[in-house]
Amino acid sequence: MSLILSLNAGSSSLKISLYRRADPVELILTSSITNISTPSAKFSFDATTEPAPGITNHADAFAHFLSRLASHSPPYPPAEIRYICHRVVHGGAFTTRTPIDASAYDRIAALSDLAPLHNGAALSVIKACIHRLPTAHSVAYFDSAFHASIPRHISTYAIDQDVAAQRGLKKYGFHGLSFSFILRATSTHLSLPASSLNLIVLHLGSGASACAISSGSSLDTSMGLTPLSGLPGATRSGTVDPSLIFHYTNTAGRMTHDPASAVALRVTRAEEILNRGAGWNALAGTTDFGRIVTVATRKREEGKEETEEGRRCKLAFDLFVDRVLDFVGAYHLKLGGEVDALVFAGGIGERSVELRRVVAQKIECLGYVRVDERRNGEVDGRKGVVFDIGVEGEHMNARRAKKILVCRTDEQVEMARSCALDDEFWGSESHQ
Ligand SMILES: Nc1ncnc2c1ncn2[C@@H]1O[C@H](COP(=O)(O)OP(=O)(O)O)[C@@H](O)[C@H]1O
Ligand SMILES: CC(=O)OP(=O)(O)O
Ligand SMILES: [Mg+2]
Repeated sequence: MSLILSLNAGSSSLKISLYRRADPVELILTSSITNISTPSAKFSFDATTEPAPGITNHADAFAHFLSRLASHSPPYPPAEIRYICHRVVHGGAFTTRTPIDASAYDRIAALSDLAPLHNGAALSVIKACIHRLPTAHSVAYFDSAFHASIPRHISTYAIDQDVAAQRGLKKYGFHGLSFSFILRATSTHLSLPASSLNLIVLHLGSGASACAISSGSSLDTSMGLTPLSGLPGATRSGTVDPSLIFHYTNTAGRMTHDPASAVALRVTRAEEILNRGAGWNALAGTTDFGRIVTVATRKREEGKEETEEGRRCKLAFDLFVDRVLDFVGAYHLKLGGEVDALVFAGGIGERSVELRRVVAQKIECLGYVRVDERRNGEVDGRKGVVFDIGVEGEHMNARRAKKILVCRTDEQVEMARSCALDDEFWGSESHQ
């Protein structure tokens, strides 16, 4: 048997899928550990979910998964895992997947400061794989690689170009494995070649980013040199005036030790505050956007004053909608108004009926389809990958309203699929 294990170290989760290589892959099982580093980590394996309060980092999460896999029936012996695909958020100059040897490991480690919530976590899992699954080959798949197509005038910051070139200071962009999956899934759904599609994709999860896809390639995206810029996230501020931090604290430049990180990180207080001390948690006291939506939209009980929590959640919700609109408006223009579909994805994009409803109402003026309440409300309970939530038939009207879709994204299968189809890895070996 040829097994492929896909590991996706997100900022708040470790998502794991095990596949059999089979034209290209067949899913065997999934597991995930969510809310890592908040006191309420949850462990899911196949169809069961349980609290896992002892798990506080990605390496512990992976060890927990391995011990559960070891007692699985039927057994999946570690020796049958041929490749392990690792999602690595920041690839720097890497624009394609790379097998992990000592030199690749060091290059990824050198980028950890530029993705403080991600690369270190992925490396801790890579290290564990080298020790615990020594016969499997680890391969890094980079989130930033999808954005290599962004034109220079868009990826360049207006700073001294000698310094920029020396230090690699430019927009890299992230969530690329997700955008690449969404592009292919949308192309299948619309029965149109991926290379013909213009999309605005909103990947809204613990980290959130928008991407303008022009003729099947990334034209622009909201994250930048690091995953901090653009939209706010669970604990990230998103874009702020770069001077803000010096008014926020007078110790902004001081180096700090990050106790939550599995590898030694060289980050400043400024980066720590903006990456871990901001976002939903700072605004509303929770990293759970589902809770924010519930509290923000709860009808005020008769006769009772709005609560402080209600006000804070409403602020977080309205602020997020505002920032999403910044990018939808800009990307609509950059695509010359020729947009096939706006696509919602990520934990929030896939599950928040309310956020989709409000964003969709606001962009109707640009010629997007009206959202069908029933279709919008039913996404969560349905099986499938891409869901059209527009009023049926309306995109065919005289104005040819642009579609609004929801895509259940899957970074693990994106990696496993490329791995299974990679001739360099399998040579002439047939699919089995
Ligand atoms: N029903 C819901 N409504 C809105 N947001 C939700 C809901 N369920 C989960 N989420 C949000 O989805 C986020 C997780 O998204 P996900 O894309 O899985 O994150 P990541 O991969 O970055 O760890 C959580 O932060 C949570 O706030
Ligand atoms: C790039 C990024 O922010 O990823 P995630 O949303 O998985 O944390
Ligand atoms: Mg994610």
